Amino acid sequence: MSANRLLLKFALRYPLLVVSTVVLSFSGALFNGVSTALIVPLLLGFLGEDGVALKKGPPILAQFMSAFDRFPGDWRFIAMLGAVLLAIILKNATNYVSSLVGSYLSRSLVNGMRLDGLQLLLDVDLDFYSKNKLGNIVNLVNQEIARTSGAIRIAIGMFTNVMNIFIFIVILLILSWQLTLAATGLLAIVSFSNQYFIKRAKGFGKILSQKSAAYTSKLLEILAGIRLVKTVSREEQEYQKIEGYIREREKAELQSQANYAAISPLNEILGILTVLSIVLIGRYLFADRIDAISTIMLMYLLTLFRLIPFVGNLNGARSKFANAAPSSEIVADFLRRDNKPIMKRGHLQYERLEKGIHFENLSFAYPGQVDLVLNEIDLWIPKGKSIALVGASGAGKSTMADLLPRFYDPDKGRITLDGKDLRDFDIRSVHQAMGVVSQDTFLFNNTVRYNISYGREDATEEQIVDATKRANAYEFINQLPDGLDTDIGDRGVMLSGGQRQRLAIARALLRDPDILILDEATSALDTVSERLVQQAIDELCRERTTLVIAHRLSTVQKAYQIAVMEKGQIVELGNHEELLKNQDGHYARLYNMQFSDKPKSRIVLPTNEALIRTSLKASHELRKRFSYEVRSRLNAMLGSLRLLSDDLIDTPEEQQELLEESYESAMQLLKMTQSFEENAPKIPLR
Ligand SMILES: Nc1ncnc2c1ncn2[C@@H]1O[C@H](COP(=O)(O)OP(=O)(O)OP(=O)(O)O)[C@@H](O)[C@H]1O
Repeated sequence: MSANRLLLKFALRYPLLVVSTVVLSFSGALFNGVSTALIVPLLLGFLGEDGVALKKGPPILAQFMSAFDRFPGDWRFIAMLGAVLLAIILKNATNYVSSLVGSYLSRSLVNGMRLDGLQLLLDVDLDFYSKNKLGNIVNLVNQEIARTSGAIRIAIGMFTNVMNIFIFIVILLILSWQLTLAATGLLAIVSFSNQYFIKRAKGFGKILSQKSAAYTSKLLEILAGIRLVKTVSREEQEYQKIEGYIREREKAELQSQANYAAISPLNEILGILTVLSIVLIGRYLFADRIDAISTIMLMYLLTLFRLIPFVGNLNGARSKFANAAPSSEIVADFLRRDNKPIMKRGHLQYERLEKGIHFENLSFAYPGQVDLVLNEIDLWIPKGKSIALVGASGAGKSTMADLLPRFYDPDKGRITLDGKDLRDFDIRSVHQAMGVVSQDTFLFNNTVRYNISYGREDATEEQIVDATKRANAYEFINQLPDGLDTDIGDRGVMLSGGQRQRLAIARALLRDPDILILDEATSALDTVSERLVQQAIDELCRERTTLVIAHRLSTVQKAYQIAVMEKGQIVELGNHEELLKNQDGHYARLYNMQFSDKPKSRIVLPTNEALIRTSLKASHELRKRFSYEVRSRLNAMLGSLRLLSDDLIDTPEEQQELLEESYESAMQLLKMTQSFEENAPKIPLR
């Protein structure tokens, strides 16, 4: 869709506003022309001329002027004055209403575009987001659509200008078609000479769009990765990059403005040259009857003088329009649906799973890629059971989990729910019955309550509290300053990883999904959090049809079946015991690898005295870090002990393991303290 077709498509949504703009612009131009045409006869009447010269002029003009003949004596002058004043008042009134209607129309068009853009962003497949930078999308919806709105306003202004030029040319034609022919030719040369600036304006507009997109993208990227930027001390470099983008954008803006500013003086000079040329041509054309024609020439020149600024404005507006046109083209391309991945929706309403989910001989490659990420997958998940996906990184586990909510469609094979193809369902009804809890839990910058009840806004206080209890989140929420009504900051920055996950689990519990997808990532958590999250996960999975992506084999032993994936294929399937029986199998290998790699102690402390001494003698900062290290490890140890004392550990083996860890940690802490005491006198007091 070209930019013009885009504007037309949106304009047709508001026919009344468009017609009003056209009628008002035309009326304003007409009143403007009439008031201008009447000024010369009025002045001549005021000076005592009887208008004979005008009556010798063109017949239409003579007829028009004779309309005032019915007024006797001075009343003729008063009637003409009244007509001029009325025309001026009507012109200004229509211009005022016209500008209001015009700006309402342009705002309506922009809002229409924004809403269409928003709808598109919600409808488009996830693949669109993996191929487009978030910054570019934000820039499009904000900056480019705003600049397109500028283009619409300019287009409306250009239309009003064209109307005025049209009316003035008609008046000029009535006065003298020969002069008008010459004037039109000269004004066409003026317009043509503007072409150079218009072309440049378009080029600057394109650069401006590119720089603006680059700037927004970079800014969003830095803000999203602010922790990384700080931890690797890249503030200075990032600042310089952003500064570079700001400067480049500023330069493009300046060049744009310089280009636009050159248009007005150029037009004025060319306009004056045009008027002088007209006078010369007029004198040559009417050399034989110069006296009779002088009044007509006067009217002609006055009308021409009034016309020239409209031509100048039109040229300026064309340049501005050309500058904003690249934005309209970008927006037109953005709003196209035919060049974006948007899946067709089925009509079946999903209610409840009766039998199970089947991945049937499914193969999949990411859009635009040749290599299959999933190859001939066949997996049956019976209703109410948990199936775990395990395997090396890149094996295709997350991709499998992304196909179930239909973020992508398979290239071959299908997914069925109770035998019915997932593609035949109204996907929204499936999503409503589906819960996803993943490693990178997304939380809104809002209260705990808002985040838990997101998607279940009708939930009662009792239901929310119950969900928090079952998710092991009740206690920590109670300790927050405002409990459920505490603001948790951007993406939940004020909470720990484990707390964020438990909120996500509470949210899923409250939604009570029929099908659950779990990117079960507890490995990044400390022992206490891991236990608490694991308990919450177990509660969430109970009697639910669940697809779990397991990162730690210790957490999937209870799964109904475990599918071991390798290079996009399921290479082994069975429960924990069955799979372990084959010691040469993939699962046994993975299992042995994980458990033999497991450090003897989760709490490793520096025991080397030399290291401790160096730390103590080092800077204040280092010592602070050292003491933090001791405290955090002590906390973890206390956590393990608390789990033991609260009887939260299921198997005797694990109880023994935790006990040993705690003992070892205590011993190390003891050694550290001794070493600290020996070196303490050497620490300078602050
Ligand atoms: N959006 C994408 N576009 C193209 N290729 C992708 C995309 N997402 C993942 N891949 C590729 O698909 C393959 C499988 O990735 P996937 O994330 O499913 O693996 P995984 O088993 O979940 O790995 P991990 O355990 O590390 O999360 C990888 O080779 C990855 O590079």
